Amino acid sequence: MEKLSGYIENVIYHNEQNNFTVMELDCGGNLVTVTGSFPTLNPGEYITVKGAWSEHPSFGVQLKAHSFKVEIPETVAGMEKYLASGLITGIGEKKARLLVERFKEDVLDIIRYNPDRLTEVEGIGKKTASMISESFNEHREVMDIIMFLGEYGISSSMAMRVYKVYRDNTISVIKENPYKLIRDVPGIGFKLADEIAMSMGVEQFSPFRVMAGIKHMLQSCYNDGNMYMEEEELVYKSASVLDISEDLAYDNVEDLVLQGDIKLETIEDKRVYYTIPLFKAEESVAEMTVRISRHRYENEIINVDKIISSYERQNDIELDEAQKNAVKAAVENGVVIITGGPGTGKTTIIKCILEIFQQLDYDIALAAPTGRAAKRMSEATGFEAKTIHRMLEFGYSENEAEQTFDKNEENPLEYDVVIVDEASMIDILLMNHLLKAIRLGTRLILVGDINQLPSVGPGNVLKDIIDSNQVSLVVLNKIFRQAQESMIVVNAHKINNGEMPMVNDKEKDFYFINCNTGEKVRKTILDICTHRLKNYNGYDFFEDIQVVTPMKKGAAGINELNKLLQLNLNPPSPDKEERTFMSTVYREGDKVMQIKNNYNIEWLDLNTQEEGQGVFNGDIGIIKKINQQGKNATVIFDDDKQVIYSFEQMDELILSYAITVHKSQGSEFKVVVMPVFQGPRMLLNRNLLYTAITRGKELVVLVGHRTYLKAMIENINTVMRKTGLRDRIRAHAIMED
Ligand SMILES: Nc1ncnc2c1ncn2[C@@H]1O[C@H](COP(=O)(O)OP(=O)(O)OP(=O)(O)O)[C@@H](O)[C@H]1O
Repeated sequence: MEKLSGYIENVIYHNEQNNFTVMELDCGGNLVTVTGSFPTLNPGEYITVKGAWSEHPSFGVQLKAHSFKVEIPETVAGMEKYLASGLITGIGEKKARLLVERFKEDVLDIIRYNPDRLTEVEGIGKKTASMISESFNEHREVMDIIMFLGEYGISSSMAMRVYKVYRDNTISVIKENPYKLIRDVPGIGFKLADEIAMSMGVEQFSPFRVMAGIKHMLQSCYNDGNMYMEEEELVYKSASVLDISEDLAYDNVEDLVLQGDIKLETIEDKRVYYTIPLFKAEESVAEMTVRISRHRYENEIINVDKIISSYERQNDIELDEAQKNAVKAAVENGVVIITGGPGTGKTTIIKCILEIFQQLDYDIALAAPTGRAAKRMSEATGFEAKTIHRMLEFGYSENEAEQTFDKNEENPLEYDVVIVDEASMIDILLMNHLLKAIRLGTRLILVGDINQLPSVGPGNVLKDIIDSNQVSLVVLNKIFRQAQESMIVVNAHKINNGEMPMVNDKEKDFYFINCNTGEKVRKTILDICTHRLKNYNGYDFFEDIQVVTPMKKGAAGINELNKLLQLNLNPPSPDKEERTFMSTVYREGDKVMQIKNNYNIEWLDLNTQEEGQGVFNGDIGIIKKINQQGKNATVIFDDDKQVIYSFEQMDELILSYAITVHKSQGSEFKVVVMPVFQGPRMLLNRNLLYTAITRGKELVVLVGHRTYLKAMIENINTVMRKTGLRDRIRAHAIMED
């Protein structure tokens, strides 16, 4: 085994996916080629590598590195080279020289431990001094973490992600409990965390490992939207993932219950287990739902009928009985749910309710679960609507590990009325935060469409609250005249009733193109998006059309469709910069979607030059520029907000030529194109088809085979979620009576 130390002279090749690197190392004047797995390193850094010599047929003698260590340079010349390498924010070649001249071999210690002294150098003020010191320390920390995790086979890009979560606590958190990584770091599953734990000496049958495995298994019910897991399933699955006996798994499940780490409940005579956060949320939503719904409201003496009549006159419509009841229920009750399909007048009613409460001079807040839904609500009502998160003043705790809501039971929302649209998308955790922030006396009006897909997160909250029969409910069934002219609306209701849609009527807005192979489906979708819709009505792919699909994988899944559409609608070109991230190519001109709520990222409104913060899950935009040197990408969202993503933040974006139906929830598009083709039965269901087509405003085009269309309409059994909310609300109601 050879051991060499030297300065990196040049990084010839670096693959960000697998870290394979070829570099030249200056070892006391000799240039040596070194290959191996390295994180992103920069010329000027001083490293020690251990490895073996090999002879490459074309490149000659090289050192194949097995391990490496990033060293702090020891000579003054080395320190200057290191500081001048551009690694440390605030130091270029000139400042590196001045710093070394002033502090000699103490320069790095001074940067690290005594940054105030840096101001002794000309051109360095207090601010620059602390920036230099912070950047230096962060770099050292990151390198330590990359090396520490590298020993367990974790790539440097994954290590960077771990660092982003835990910062300078990374090593201590992992040493204390490597299983925490599963919950906190996207991309790390039980298997990887378990490997790290085992190689740190955790034993196969130790309660620590077994309990971590069981908790992980129980958490996995989040992914299916379930609130709990039945005993048999939990024991069986835990035993198999941990490779232990079911008896041992069962004993540990019992211990976890005794320790208060998981909750045992009996539902329909079955023993079931909840994670503590989900149990608490369900219990608290049940209790608060009953409390709010039982509260007596002091109604101002107003004549609702009179206001409705004047609204009807002004808007030249006549509300039907159910609509009038909805308006009255909203005025009279503490909490009311208004549900109905497209075109049944939900927006019309929200506007009428707004009018009434405005006349009473009430403080009103409008909110929706996603940014796009909030934007639509604002446009439709002329009132500002926020995301629920923003309304509740969402943030992160100091160490960024926990989500916090500044609006809560101690500091409730100070509105008289809160109206929430797209309420079917609210999961149990968000509903818990929302209800906590509603003080007694504030009316809560939940508007939604119960036939859409339930929330992505756990629970089937709106449906459970409705089914509990404890909350005032208005169901809107009638489709109104204008809406009747749209086959999208008519077909949505047909599908909901289990009937086949009517398609391909001339002059209408609902088409079905028959294709019987996956290849034909793909080719047809491509043809529609590149030519046919443009010729049909001048529709522009990037402005007007959205491909939605049930699946991620397979011929008609987002992965394949994104590749195909990207290649044809935004092909590679020497004029367009690209960057590959997690094996996806991102190119200037690409259509992308933000996939998590980021409340801190800054935007600039290109129309008004106004600046602000926050990009939300589901926001869609175009990559305008990729700046390789600045390591960032500029995205312009469809509301003309410009956002700059550092390369590290690009895991918040996915290509969005095609998106899943789940991601399309809460958004609307002029044209929706959807493959109706084979896929997992679980995904081919009625709610999903209904949700997809109701995203289309002007035109829906389905591409595929009628067998699958029929199968989707008939498949209504897949959205049964395991939840206890309905019965829990009923139990609380009985206690209150
Ligand atoms: N009572 C009514 N009489 C006549 N037209 C009505 C009535 N109620 C609603 N409409 C009209 O029906 C159409 C659909 O109404 P609205 O947009 O309120 O429904 P929605 O449930 O919000 O639909 P979507 O979910 O598709 O947005 C609108 O053009 C509206 O003006």
